[in-house]
Amino acid sequence: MRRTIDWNDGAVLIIDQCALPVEYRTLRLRTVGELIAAIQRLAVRGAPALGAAGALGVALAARAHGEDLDSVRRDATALAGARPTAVNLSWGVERALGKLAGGPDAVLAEARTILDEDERVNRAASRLAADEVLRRCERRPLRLLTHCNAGRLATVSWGTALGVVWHLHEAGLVEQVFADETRPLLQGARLTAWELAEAGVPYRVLPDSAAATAIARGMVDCVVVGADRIAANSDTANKIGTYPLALAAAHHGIPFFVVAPESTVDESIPDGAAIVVEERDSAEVTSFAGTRVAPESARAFNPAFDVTPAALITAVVTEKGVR
Ligand SMILES: CSC[C@H]1O[C@H](OP(=O)(O)O)[C@H](O)[C@@H]1O
Repeated sequence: MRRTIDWNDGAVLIIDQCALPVEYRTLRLRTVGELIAAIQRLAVRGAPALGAAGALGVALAARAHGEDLDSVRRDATALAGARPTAVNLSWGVERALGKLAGGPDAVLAEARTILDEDERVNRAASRLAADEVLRRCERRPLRLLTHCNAGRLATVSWGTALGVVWHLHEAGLVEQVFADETRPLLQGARLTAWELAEAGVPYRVLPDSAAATAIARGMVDCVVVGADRIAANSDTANKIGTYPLALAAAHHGIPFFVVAPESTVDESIPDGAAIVVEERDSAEVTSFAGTRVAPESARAFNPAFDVTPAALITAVVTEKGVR
């Protein structure tokens, strides 16, 4: 299955990202409830993939409720609220809801359009970002560092930050990718590493806390990350741990790039202060692979994202170009 998420015979089909890298399996989600649960446990995740999930979820609701539009809208509201930070989820829901008057087929057609658009948009944004990396980094081949997973698994297909790697790797311009493991859910160690291995790109996984040292030792030419919500002034919400990366990159004078589709830009908010950051359960921090690693009494501070000020970002690149 090349697409991370798709529509198949009346159901939403996803790659189960909770099972990777140990097992590659797909899940068929037949109801909005099943889809919301999959979103909340990150079986499907990543801003562009969530945009598609939101639209496909409205298609499920429209087929289930028919002319009972209040029930469709109730399901749509629950979908949009499944995870608050990535603007794409509500963006996908709203795009699909906009076709509700045309009936279930019109809603599904809009969701399918989002699926078809995504790869083209990601290829374009990551191509422009790769050109910007080449313009700003002298060394060849390049050593890139990334955080979390912004590859094909975070999108319908291709990827955003990792899309830059694919373009550069195809041209023989990647020496190595450093993939932050990205605690606590390890999207980097589990998903980015899986994608890099699948693509045959040389890579090393590192603890998030080692990234600044890799940068300080001159091991990294640039940092490239994805995004979940970009404010009008280009302050950017992304996986927790992105902000300290940007601080280290700025301190050591290496470029820091954010790559995202325009659908991740939220022009309705002036700056990052307005971005709602999802707080997740303490157990994600106090346990590891189902084993407790902290005392029973331990509580955790577990924000799923942080906000990087635009001043620390060398360039935010979308399919429209450098913001
Ligand atoms: C290309 S968007 C990827 C973006 O989403 C991830 O968050 P999560 O794994 O919680 O969905 C992370 O912030 C990535 O940069």
